[in-house]
Amino acid sequence: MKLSLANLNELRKKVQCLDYDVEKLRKNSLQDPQWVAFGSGNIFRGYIARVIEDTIKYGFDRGISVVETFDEEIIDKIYTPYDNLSLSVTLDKDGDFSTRLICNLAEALKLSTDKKRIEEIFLNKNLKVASFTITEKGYSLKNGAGEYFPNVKSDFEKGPDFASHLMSITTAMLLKRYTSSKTPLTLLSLDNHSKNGDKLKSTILLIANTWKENGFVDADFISYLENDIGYPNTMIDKITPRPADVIEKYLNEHGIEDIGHVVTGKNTFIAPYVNSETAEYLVIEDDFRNGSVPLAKAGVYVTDRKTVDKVDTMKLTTCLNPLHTALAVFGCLLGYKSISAEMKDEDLNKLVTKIGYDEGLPVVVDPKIIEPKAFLKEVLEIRLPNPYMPDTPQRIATDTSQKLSVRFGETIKKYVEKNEVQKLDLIPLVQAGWIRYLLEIDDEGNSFEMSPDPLNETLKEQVKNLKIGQEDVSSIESLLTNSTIFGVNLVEIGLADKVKKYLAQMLKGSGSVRKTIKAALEEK
Ligand SMILES: NC(=O)c1ccc[n+]([C@@H]2O[C@H](COP(=O)([O-])OP(=O)(O)OC[C@H]3O[C@@H](n4cnc5c(N)ncnc54)[C@H](O)[C@@H]3O)[C@@H](O)[C@H]2O)c1
Ligand SMILES: O=P(O)(O)OC[C@@H](O)[C@@H](O)[C@H](O)[C@H](O)CO
Repeated sequence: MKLSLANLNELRKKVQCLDYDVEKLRKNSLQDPQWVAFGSGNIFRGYIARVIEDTIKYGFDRGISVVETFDEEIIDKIYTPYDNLSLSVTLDKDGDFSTRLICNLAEALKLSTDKKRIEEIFLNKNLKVASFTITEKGYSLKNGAGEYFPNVKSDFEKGPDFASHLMSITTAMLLKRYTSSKTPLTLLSLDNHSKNGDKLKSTILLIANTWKENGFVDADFISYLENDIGYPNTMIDKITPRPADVIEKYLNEHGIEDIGHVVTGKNTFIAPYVNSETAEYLVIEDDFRNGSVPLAKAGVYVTDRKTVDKVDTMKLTTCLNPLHTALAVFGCLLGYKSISAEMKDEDLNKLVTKIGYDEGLPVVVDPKIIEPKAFLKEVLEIRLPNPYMPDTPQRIATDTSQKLSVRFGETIKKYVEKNEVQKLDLIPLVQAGWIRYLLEIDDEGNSFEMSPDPLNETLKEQVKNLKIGQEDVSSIESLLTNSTIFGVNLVEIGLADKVKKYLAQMLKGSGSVRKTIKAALEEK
């Protein structure tokens, strides 16, 4: 059976789904859109869409208008042919899989062809939320050298009517809304940035202020953005790997056909189904400006800003994502293709356990709504070792240059504040591991291809003088001063020598990455 609206009744007999009138909900959503979502990738299809669909039980009778501005192939290959239906398969640690059919994606729009419709949605006074699941780099206006991207420069000069970067497009849409009705709105960032709402707000305001200087907008528009638009901070957590063939086979065995994954030209790995773990945490600051959606009833923590920031610090900067990045970098270097297999490796398991308990946890403030030690224990003992999760170090290594500053930089800053930065050993080991990874040669001397990263070419240039078998690492001094990448200037704060020491050890020859990890763990 194909995944299509024509088969809805049959599909409903095979998998879990909410009992509601899909046609009516979609029709209402097209006439009166209340939630627009930018970014149509895996976490959105598998998690966010499901949570919003769950709110239907509590009175939110709208679906979602999905907009893709970056990788439109996703819409052509994964949305349109399947009537915008999505299958979310969760995989628990004992191998119990559960499948939910998600039907609330009312329309799937592409910037290139649907700009008028996107404008229309922003003009709707009842629009409550515009959400973003667009990866960390989706918010970046500058390249690694700190210069504005050419399209951003052009957006600044040509103004709102010619906006091309998603952040400028969003600002331009807000201008339309301001001009037509001045109705408030909530912009909800659901990406892995620390204080992601603040980041979104400052980016939108930077664009708007530049437009003001260039005569495209007035001061009242800036006040509107500051006072009438909400930018809640959020924390989102549900490990969602790329689609795996084993899940496709599982669904085929349950009678659902023709759901193969694609890898788009822009390197998005996506399928009509999404596979993810059962654990999930979504925490949102209560700052909804044009009416709220009953998210709390659907299991979302809706709370104050301080609590969100504490939970976010716990997950993103200490108890989950730094461990992920450590496993990503060393997994690629040690030839691993699976996170759960890495957790069976005594050295890597010990490494992430010590990063979590010894270097991360001591600087975490308890957010109260989720207990940090219990969260870390669940990550280390249940979530990462889950043998049914098809997660890979290669996925997590994607865009590492954009993530290091948040995942390690925030913790380092806390140690700097306490004047205790020399207590850190394993975080510098991971930073050295990442630089070693940039050589694209694994610990056995075989070449491998780095995961995509917007800075790959610049970074390759910066490590071009490093050679396996040669312990001179002086050429990376300037990279270590880059606080955009590391969150801090490692030379200034006194961690650079440790990173260089580990890197030199890792460059000795075959097997020296493993030896360096073992030696660092023994010293700790
Ligand atoms: N996958 C997870 O486990 C997970 C868990 C928690 C949070 N997140 C957050 O969600 C983000 C997306 O993860 P995913 O697994 O859905 O990734 P994905 O690759 O499946 O989808 C990424 C989406 O972002 C869009 N995008 C990428 N670069 C963009 C750009 N420069 N401008 C505009 N849009 C852009 C893509 O077109 C696509 O719609 C992550 O980067 C992270 O911040 C992911
Ligand atoms: O999604 P990214 O690219 O920011 O990071 C890769 C993973 O660390 C991340 O997706 C985790 O799986 C997620 O943050 C868990 O909630």
